[in-house]
Amino acid sequence: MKSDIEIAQEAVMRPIKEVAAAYGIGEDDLELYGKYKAKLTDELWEQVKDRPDGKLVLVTAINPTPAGEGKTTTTVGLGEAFGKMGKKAIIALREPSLGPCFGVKGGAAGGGYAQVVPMEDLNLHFTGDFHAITSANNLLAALLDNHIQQGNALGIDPRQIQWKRCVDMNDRVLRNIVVGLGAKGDGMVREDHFVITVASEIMAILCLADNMEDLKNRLGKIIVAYNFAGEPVTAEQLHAVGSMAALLKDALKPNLIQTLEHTGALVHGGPFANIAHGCNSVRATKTALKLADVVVTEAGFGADLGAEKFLDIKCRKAGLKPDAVVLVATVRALKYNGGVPKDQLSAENPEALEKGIVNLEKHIENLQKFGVPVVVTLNSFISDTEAEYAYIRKFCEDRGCEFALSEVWAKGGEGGIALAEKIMDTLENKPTQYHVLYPDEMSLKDKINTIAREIYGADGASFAPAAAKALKRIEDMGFGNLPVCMAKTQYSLSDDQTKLGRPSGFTINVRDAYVSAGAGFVVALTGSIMTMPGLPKKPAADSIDVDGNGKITGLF
Ligand SMILES: Nc1ncnc2c1ncn2[C@@H]1O[C@H](COP(=O)(O)OP(=O)(O)O)[C@@H](O)[C@H]1O
Ligand SMILES: O=COP(=O)(O)O
Ligand SMILES: [Mg+2]
Repeated sequence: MKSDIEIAQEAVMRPIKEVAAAYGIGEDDLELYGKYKAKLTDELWEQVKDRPDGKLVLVTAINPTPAGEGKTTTTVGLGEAFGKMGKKAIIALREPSLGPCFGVKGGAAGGGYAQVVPMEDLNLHFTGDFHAITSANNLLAALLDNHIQQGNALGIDPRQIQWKRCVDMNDRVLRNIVVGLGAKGDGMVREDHFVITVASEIMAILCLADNMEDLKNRLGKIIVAYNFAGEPVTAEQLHAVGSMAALLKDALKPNLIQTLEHTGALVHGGPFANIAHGCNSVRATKTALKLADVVVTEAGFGADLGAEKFLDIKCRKAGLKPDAVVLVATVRALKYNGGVPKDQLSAENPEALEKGIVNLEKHIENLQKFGVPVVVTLNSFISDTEAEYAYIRKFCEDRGCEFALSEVWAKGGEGGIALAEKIMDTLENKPTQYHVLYPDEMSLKDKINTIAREIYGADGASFAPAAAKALKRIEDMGFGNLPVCMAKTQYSLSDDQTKLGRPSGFTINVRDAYVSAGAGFVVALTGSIMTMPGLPKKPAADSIDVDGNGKITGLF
């Protein structure tokens, strides 16, 4: 089998104008970024906003191995399968971060014959949105420190600064730094921190904002620090809104590219689901729903993270109503959850499969709590065996859960027909009863406890003194009605990445919390989760190169 990048580079893409035309998007509604990428104009939304919505299908997964289990691949393959079936389908994805691309996980354009192209562009600079987000984030940081340097009229307490700098790279040495060293004119010395761009509140705001007016309103609400009286200081008070919005003017527009089989793909925003809310933008999703009969979108990592945040944050805040959820499982991840080391996952191991399948069981139960019909798919790997398929299929069918095998990685759309047919049947015969997991008016601690107990299977949550104090201040400021965005490891249902399968008898330990007032959610930091990842011993960067003709190699 060729590598992902070899398949992608051999692809014969259609001019993006032709791909757009298939959805009724005229050239005047495209802002071209070369021949194969384009942004959608604001005017397009005005033209389509009153149309009826298509069906919305979310793709999620069980708790993954470090490589990921194929949500993006399945999303792309489903878009291609629906295309082959003559359905008007479009997919909505997040944009990859440079962090994992040069780190452990690699790119996020899907894989095999279920990829979006041009994959090198998508995995690297794409249309510049992440650079714009990074610049807006760091402009706010610069304005904050400059305000302190210029006399600190707002009385900002340098010990209570919440805003962090960001960079789209895995760079552990930036987690905790000291700024302002040098002479008096070099600024006030203080502890500072970097997060990875996908964890920036600017990213979340871009993904949740409806339009420029909403974006600016949200940017203004960002709490950057507290003053000596303990009162919040906002980006509005630093007069930062206009300049940040100017930097984000183009980033706010969704990007259109295509799959290997020319299905339209809206790619916009890219928050991770372990340290952020893990969903692509509301703008892209809502636009897709106006352009197609079926929209397939994805949310990051396992259903305990991306799907829970898609259902409890994105859909709640944007008024979206998902019609079905596809739960991706893989033999390798089930064995990983059954205790098999990641370098032995190709070997058949029925005992580990039987031990690890409880993770799939828990995610099926969890998704059913949101009232959305669930279809389980097994993302087929070359190393899988018929016996393993049969066992997993029977496990699902014994629980009355729809199941279909997916071979989109190896076969593209053709490999997704069985799954697509199962989804169409579900869409036609099982109306969604979507509802959120907890009401707005529930207290923040009770929201966290509800997620811990219902989704993670914990006995409950414990709150470190800093977390309890922060949550009380957040409620006293009037943000108690916001949903909660849990920052937690993606490998375990618990906050301990070594507890795989379906752990029980554990507590979720909330070590701190802060309000993303612009994004409109409260972040609860659990266990040892970090918002600035590090590079592994052998980073993917070691194998990436470009030749004299500009041909890139080593991306995967
Ligand atoms: N069926 C498969 N066989 C082999 N590799 C696969 C398969 N499905 C996905 N992959 C690879 O696994 C990695 C993760 O896939 P991806 O779709 O990005 O997962 P996720 O979105 O869940 O993180 C990618 O490198 C992809 O090419
Ligand atoms: O936030 C993580 O996204 P993936 O699971 O698609 O890598
Ligand atoms: Mg993905």
